[in-house]
Amino acid sequence: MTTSITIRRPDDWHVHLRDGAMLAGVVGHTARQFARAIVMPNLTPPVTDVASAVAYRDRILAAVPAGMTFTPLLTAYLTDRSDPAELVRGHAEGVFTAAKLYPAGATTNSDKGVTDIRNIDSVLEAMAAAGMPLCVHGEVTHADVDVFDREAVFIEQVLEPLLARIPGLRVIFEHITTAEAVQFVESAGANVAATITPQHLHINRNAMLVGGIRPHAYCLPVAKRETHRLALRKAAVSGNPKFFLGTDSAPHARETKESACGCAGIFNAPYALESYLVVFEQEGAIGRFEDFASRFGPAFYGLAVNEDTVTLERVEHVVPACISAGGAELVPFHAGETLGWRLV
Ligand SMILES: NC(=O)N[C@@H](CC(=O)O)C(=O)O
Ligand SMILES: [Zn+2]
Ligand SMILES: [Zn+2]
Repeated sequence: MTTSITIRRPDDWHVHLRDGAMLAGVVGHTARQFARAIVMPNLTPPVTDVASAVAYRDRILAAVPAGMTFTPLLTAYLTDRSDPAELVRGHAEGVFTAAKLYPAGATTNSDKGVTDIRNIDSVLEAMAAAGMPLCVHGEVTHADVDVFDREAVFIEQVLEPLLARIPGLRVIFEHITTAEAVQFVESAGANVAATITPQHLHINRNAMLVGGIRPHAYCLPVAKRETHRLALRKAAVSGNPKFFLGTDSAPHARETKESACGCAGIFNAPYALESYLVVFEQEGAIGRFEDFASRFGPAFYGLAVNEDTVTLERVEHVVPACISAGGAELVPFHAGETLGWRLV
């Protein structure tokens, strides 16, 4: 039986590091596991221009605990009024690795997002011409679309037409949750990829709703039926380079999740690699873990792989019920559960 595994140091291609005290409390968890991360721009106010991105990058770097090396890769929050020249300049200057599409109202801090994708066609055309990738929260927001159908409907109503209009655009369909998204990404061109979170590989919607409502299993896009989880697991371990690691670690203070109107987001950063590795082992695919965690993401983003390595050992350990960060209490993914792997 394999007792340890050493792989090139992975990167996280979708994470929320927040700001201020919360940033200081969570960034070390990500930096311990990952060399680089695509950092989401959904702050208040959102990161929409080069100057605010440079300032945010400086705050992130200042918050990284001493002795850790970590490179934040910033993204620009798209709005109806995004300026194509500003985004392309930010990309050329190495400030913006990508731009992020939040359909307005889809998720946490998305109210300044895009109300109709057609409003930003000129921005997306400029991005395609510059080779700047688009990260997508892929859900429609119309009140008449069921929350469990919002991703599948987004493919039909937004993503397919977008790629027909701008075929050269590089798109990362982030945190996919459905068999439809897997199928769409598999059949799309090489310019389309997807990230998959640990939670969507581990839980289906029962985890959230059976035996009582469990706010710490609630994130967006919401976990779907078991058939979708199985399709995601198959895609993640398939060795298809279009599917790679993106945790979507999204910390919210405990009381804001344990609430009559609880926030969406799962804080999985502290044990993300362990969580993914459990899935790869269960699927008999440990040999493909490094590709998913450390190679396919950089390849899609056109970046070099990391040269250093990390080692995970087979040791059972219990995930803490609670982790404090910046004065807040965070309930991590897998809280109270035993994981069979541990990052050394
Ligand atoms: N995933 C989530 O449920 N929440 C994210 C936003 C997002 O990625 O959609 C957050 O910022 O809290
Ligand atoms: Zn999202
Ligand atoms: Zn996210």
